[in-house]
Order: sequence, then structure tokens, then C-alpha cells
Amino acid sequence: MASLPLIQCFHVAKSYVAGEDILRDANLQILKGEFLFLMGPSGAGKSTFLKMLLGLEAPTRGHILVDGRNIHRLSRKDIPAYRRTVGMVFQDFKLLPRDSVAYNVALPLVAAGRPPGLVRSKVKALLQFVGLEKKAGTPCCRLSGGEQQRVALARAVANDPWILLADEPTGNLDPCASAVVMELMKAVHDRGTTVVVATHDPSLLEHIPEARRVHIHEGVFYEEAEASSTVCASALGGPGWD
Ligand SMILES: Nc1ncnc2c1ncn2[C@@H]1O[C@H](COP(=O)(O)OP(=O)(O)OP(=O)(O)O)[C@@H](O)[C@H]1O
Repeated sequence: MASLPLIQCFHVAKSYVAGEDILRDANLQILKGEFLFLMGPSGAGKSTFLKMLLGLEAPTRGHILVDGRNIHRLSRKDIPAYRRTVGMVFQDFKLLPRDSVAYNVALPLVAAGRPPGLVRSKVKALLQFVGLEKKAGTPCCRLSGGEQQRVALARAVANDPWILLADEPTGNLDPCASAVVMELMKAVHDRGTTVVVATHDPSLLEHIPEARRVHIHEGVFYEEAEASSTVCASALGGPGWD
């Protein structure tokens, strides 16, 4: 049975400054359960696109639907529930550094109003999942970069989101820690979550060779086959393509 589209972008444009489009006519469908790498050089608009999926930025033109709903037309009261359906991992972790691992992972569960018993059992299961159960009481600032990213991943999936977004999740990690984080992302995907990883680093693709690859170039999305034939050649030796 064919999967249904979970994320649909129709003619999306985004500019921060009038007349300077970061995205200009971006069309994309991401199916439920896909693992997608969003590729593009620095400044291509990858983070901007992820922020739009989170609802932190709105398109200047066009529409983004998630599960059939235009996420930029949600009523104020529906926004928190929508945000809980999307988990996000950042390059710089964005943890509360002085607070413990368990506290950081518990935060989204508490914010969602989960009862204390469920928060405790869920935090325990999440820390087991990322292999940090023995560090539950450790302040995050005393962890390695790889461990911090595993905490951030546990926090991102705490409320069982439909979608996991990751913005250069291994950008601050060594190859070994990167492999562990990518393995965990794959495990999240294997549980049915749709995963979108934005990166400019082609070596990340080796961790999940079967994943779909979409490039952003000059404000438009291209599937990898299309991108390599129509874009890479023209950009050889030029700026802005990796
Ligand atoms: N809040 C903002 N105000 C103005 N310009 C912005 C803002 N956020 C991003 N930009 C600009 O939009 C463009 C795309 O930025 P974005 O961060 O989305 O790119 P990226 O592909 O994620 O790059 P990187 O890999 O370096 O993070 C850049 O030129 C950036 O300077």
C-alpha cells in the first residue's frame, strides 16, 4: 500500500528581506515514514525550511500542509499541540546546561501535562534508548558533545512526535559520536517516525544509504538524481554547491 503524504509544500517562497528570496518556488512531498536528507550548502535555506515546518517562520508565499492541515493557519490554541507532533534536534544541542540529563528529557513531557508517574517511566525508557541511564543525574554541561546530542534526541522524541527534524545534528561531533547519533535516528525512524535531516555534509548519507535525498539549490528543491544531472554540473567550480 502506498504511503500517504505527511508534509506537503506548494510553491513555497520565503524571504527575510523584500526581494531576496531564500526559497522561491519550492515544492515537496514527504511521505509518512520516510527518512529524508535535505542537502545544500551553507545559506541555501535548510534551517529556514525546518523552522517553517516547526511553525517558527511562515512562508512569504505558498502553503505548507502537515497531515493535511495548513500549519501557518492554525489557531493560537492549536499551535502547542501541533508543536508536540514535531521533535527538533539542533547542531548546538540547545540543552539547559546546568540541569540534569533527566530534567532536560522530562521538560517536554511536563510541558505537555503528562502525569508524574508517566514522566518518570518515560524518562527512564528514553535514557535507556539513548544509552544514558547511568547519567540521569549528571548536569548536561559535564557530558561530551555526543552524549549531549543523545540527550537532545531523547528530549526531541519524548512526546512521540510524528516528525523528527534535525539541523546538522552531527556538526559538532567526531565521526564516532556522529555514527552513534545517526544510528539512533535510524532507530527512531524504524519505530515509524518521519525523519528529516538537514546537512551540508555528504558523509552523513553513508549512514543511511537507502534514505531519500533532496537538495536545495537557488531556492528550489531537487531530488538527488535530478539534482546531480541538472544542477551539479552547472555549479561545478562555481560558488554555493557542495
Ligand atoms: N532571521 C533571519 N533574518 C534575516 N536573514 C536570515 C534569517 N535567518 C536566515 N537568514 C538568511 O537566510 C539565508 C538562509 O539561511 P539558513 O540558515 O536557512 O541556511 P542553511 O542552509 O541552514 O545554512 P547553514 O548550513 O549555514 O545553517 C542565509 O543567507 C541567512 O543569512
